[in-house]
Amino acid sequence: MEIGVFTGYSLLGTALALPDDGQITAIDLDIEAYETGLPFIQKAGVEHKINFIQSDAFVVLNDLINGEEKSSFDFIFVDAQKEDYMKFHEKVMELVKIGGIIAYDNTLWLGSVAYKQDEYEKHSEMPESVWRNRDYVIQFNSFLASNPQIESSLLSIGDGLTLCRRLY
Ligand SMILES: C[S@@+](CC[C@H](N)C(=O)[O-])C[C@H]1O[C@@H](n2cnc3c(N)ncnc32)[C@H](O)[C@@H]1O
Repeated sequence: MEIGVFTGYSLLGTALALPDDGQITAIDLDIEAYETGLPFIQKAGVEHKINFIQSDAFVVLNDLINGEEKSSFDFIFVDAQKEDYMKFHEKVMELVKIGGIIAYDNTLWLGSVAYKQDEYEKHSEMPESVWRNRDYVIQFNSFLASNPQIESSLLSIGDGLTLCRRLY
């Protein structure tokens, strides 16, 4: 599953990595962005692996949880609003298999998670919006690191990618 698709750049990467009968549930509110990238997905010959749903992801997640889909996903990539990551975690933990992986993008938040709160002046190149959400990302990272239900690792690639394995 992918939550937050935009034009499908990361979705295309996942679809290419999957075997021919692999399936991805891809959710985004913005169908125009998805349709902009769709010709590239088609050209790569992987459209048949993707079930795109235009919706608020929480609606789809609740439907899947109330249906027959609990503990059925191998891999869930979350790349939507950072302030919603905690709420997403609660939902996706119900949907991923025991032993399955949840990946969260942008967990280094442009490196701002490593700065001290009083260093804002020193890093004035950071947009105010990044600085504003920094505390939230720090709290989320701490929550994951101390959560006994998962084993996790924050990879310092791109803007930071946290991989979590569901243990129980
Ligand atoms: C950073 S972009 C995704 C980028 C994409 N994963 C990639 O790496 O190529 C975030 C996307 O999340 C979508 N989004 C944000 N909140 C959402 C929600 N609650 N439900 C569905 N989509 C959401 C936005 O519409 C936006 O397209």
